[in-house]
Amino acid sequence: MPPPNHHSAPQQTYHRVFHCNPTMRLPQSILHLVLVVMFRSQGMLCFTAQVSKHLSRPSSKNRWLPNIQTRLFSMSGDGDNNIIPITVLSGFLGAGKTSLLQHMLQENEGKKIAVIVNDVASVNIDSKLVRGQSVSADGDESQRSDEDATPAGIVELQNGCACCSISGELLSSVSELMTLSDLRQEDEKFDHIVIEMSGVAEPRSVRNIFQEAMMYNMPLMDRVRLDTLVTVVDCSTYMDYLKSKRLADVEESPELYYRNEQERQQTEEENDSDWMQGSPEGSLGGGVCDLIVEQTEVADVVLLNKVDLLPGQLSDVEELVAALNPRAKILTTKFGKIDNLDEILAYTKGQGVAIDGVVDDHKDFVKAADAQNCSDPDCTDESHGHSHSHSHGSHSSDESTTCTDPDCSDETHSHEHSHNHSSESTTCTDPDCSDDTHSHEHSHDHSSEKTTHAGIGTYVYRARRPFHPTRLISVLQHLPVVRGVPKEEGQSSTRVTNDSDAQVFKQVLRSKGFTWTADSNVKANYWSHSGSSFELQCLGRWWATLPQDMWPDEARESILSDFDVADHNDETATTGSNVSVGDRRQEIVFIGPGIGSVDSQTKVESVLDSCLLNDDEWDDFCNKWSNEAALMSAYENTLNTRMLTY
Ligand SMILES: Nc1nc2c(ncn2[C@@H]2O[C@H](COP(=O)(O)OP(=O)(O)OP(=O)(O)O)[C@@H](O)[C@H]2O)c(=O)[nH]1
Repeated sequence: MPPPNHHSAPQQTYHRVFHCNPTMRLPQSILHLVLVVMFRSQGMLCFTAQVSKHLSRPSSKNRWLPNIQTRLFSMSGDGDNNIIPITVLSGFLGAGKTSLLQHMLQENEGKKIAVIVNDVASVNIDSKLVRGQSVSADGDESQRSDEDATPAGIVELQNGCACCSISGELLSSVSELMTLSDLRQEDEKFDHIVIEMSGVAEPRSVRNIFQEAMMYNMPLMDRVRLDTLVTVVDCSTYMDYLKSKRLADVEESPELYYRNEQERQQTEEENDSDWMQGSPEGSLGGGVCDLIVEQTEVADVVLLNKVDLLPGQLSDVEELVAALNPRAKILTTKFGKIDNLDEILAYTKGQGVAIDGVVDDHKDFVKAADAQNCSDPDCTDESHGHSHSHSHGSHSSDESTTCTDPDCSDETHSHEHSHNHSSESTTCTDPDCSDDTHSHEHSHDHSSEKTTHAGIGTYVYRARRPFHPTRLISVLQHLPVVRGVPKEEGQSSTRVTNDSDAQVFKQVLRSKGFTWTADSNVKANYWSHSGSSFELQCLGRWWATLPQDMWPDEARESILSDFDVADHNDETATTGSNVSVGDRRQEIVFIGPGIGSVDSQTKVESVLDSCLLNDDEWDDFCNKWSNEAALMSAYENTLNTRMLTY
């Protein structure tokens, strides 16, 4: 697979790429430390992601820290003209970010746009282009007389990535622009800031930088807001890159790291610079696919650029992008020429993904996927999800509709005990129920099944029992991943046997979501797989393990929506007839070609079901319910788990 467009000339035009390492970012580590210390002092461990979720989503249901709250409210909406909205342009190398920026400056519609241009290379070619300079291959610069396309203000950020190694400089660059603006006449002050990130930047990290700045009450955040995250996608290479197992490795793919041979040699000589030290031996830790998936997922607007070079059907790319990010607005362009700048400048009015967190990204995704469920009662299209679910015990607002009408005479509703009437499974939580047609083990909802015309489908697997780690690993080995899943075989008794069904996982391009593994009854994990990499991240504790008076008031409703029963009590959870598990759950989204078909979903479901603890194991697990050490030794988990700091 050649690198995109003009960068493909072998040995001559290299670009530097690395997968950004969030641990390199100092403020975040400090935040992490503060939170861990804070919660340890109250007898709690690793809780950061749950906290950050509520720090980072104040505008909807989770209004926890009033200072951030007030700021976000004061910044949102059209009302405050003094707040300058920031648009961030992300997108893989060569996708067309600079072309878009040049177009925006050219067609500025009278807007005073200031820009920050980040380039990981030591020579910031993009900023020179944006300044209106032409740059020849040998590095000579000559000034173009293109006054209209010159930005109102420009700051160059080079020699590192602004989302990690030089992240501190991102905010100081914004500050610098604000100072510049202050020095200008009233009618010349900036009204927009656009940041062009390097092609290897992870937008989540950029979002974190601004959220942290807000949390630390940086005065700068009274004057600017991160508003719209735009990802530019090169349509002509997108599908190939997503399937690529390519690792961003400097030895194997120098063209992904350097613009040319001279730059490669120069950088190798200066290789003691910090930003290259992100991971060992110059391998920068991730696949190209992971980066492209993240850039797509964390966007308010996805710009499908280079439609003129598209080898296949535009609808295929559109549908894949929509499957990865159902919330984003999708635009198509050539050379970044969008018709209306308002589609990306201050587009979200402060209500976009910039105020979300990782957990919210997931929840919103699941909600959007569920919303795709067809609600037409007369529809006979089998590829649509037509499930309806009623649950009198589950308080999951996203998953089910609860019948609360005491006069309801609809026989399909149960008014005696809790059922989930989704199309392919019936879940009952009544311990006394003896109806064999009901499932009494866990709950699945097929309401989010959907296959697009390009064959990209999504499926949300749900269950309320933990996975046996060894069996889970034997299934994960069927994902098309080359990183993150241990290779060991495990004992045959603990392996999943239906290998042919497990082949379905080879189709999965992306999977992600909450997962509960039997080695812990406390740890909430986040399953994240994209393309060729798999990772388990620790989000913190399940809310059920904390007394309710420690939950943030504003988040109570949202937390309870993930509970199996509202009156869950962890102390008595597995005693007597009370077998509720709180918010512990499997809620994993699968995306890939063919995944929307009933056949694929049945296979995914049955294979993952076989990884759940069986009845004997579950009894054993319940006996060890509050004994983490015993669970850890009984259900050893060899998957590496990284602490998710946001
Ligand atoms: N054919 C075609 N070429 C395009 C289009 N958009 C951009 N290009 C070309 O693709 C190349 C890369 O575009 P840039 O705008 O520099 O891409 P970028 O995302 O800023 O690239 P990096 O700075 O390397 O991350 C340039 O030669 C552009 O002229 C398009 O829609 N069609």
